[in-house]
Amino acid sequence: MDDDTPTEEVLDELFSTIESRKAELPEDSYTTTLFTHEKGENYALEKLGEEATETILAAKDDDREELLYESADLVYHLLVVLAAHDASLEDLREELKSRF
Ligand SMILES: N=c1c2ncn([C@@H]3O[C@H](COP(=O)(O)OP(=O)(O)OP(=O)(O)O)[C@@H](O)[C@H]3O)c2ncn1[C@@H]1O[C@H](COP(=O)(O)O)[C@@H](O)[C@H]1O
Repeated sequence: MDDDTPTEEVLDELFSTIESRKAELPEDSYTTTLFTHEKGENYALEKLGEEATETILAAKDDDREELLYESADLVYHLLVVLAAHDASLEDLREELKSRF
């Protein structure tokens, strides 16, 4: 990911990186470990659940800094799970838009 990426493009850039990791499975990539773990998809799903719990605890503690940190972890792991199921960020946007 490029440091110069405008903040409004960060989610697209992140999702594009995740899709590239899924296609190429480079070594030394945390994302690759989520796609290839010996526990299968359960590993990524467990991480998603852990990050959700940590996000909830940060909100309960009214710890804004921790809430933002854990929310970023949560969104990243959610995007990995969406990519694993061939769902795109655009699919998510369309689902959200359909609720307007
Ligand atoms: N956004 C993320 C991202 N968010 C979280 N993580 C990883 O998710 C893991 C979270 O696990 P844990 O919660 O156990 O770790 P923790 O947050 O240190 O500890 P806690 O206090 O939360 O328990 C850590 O290893 C983080 O590094 C991420 N790993 C990668 N990315 C992005 O994905 C890109 C590709 O990364 P690689 O696949 O590693 O090249 C990177 O450039 C980043 O942009």
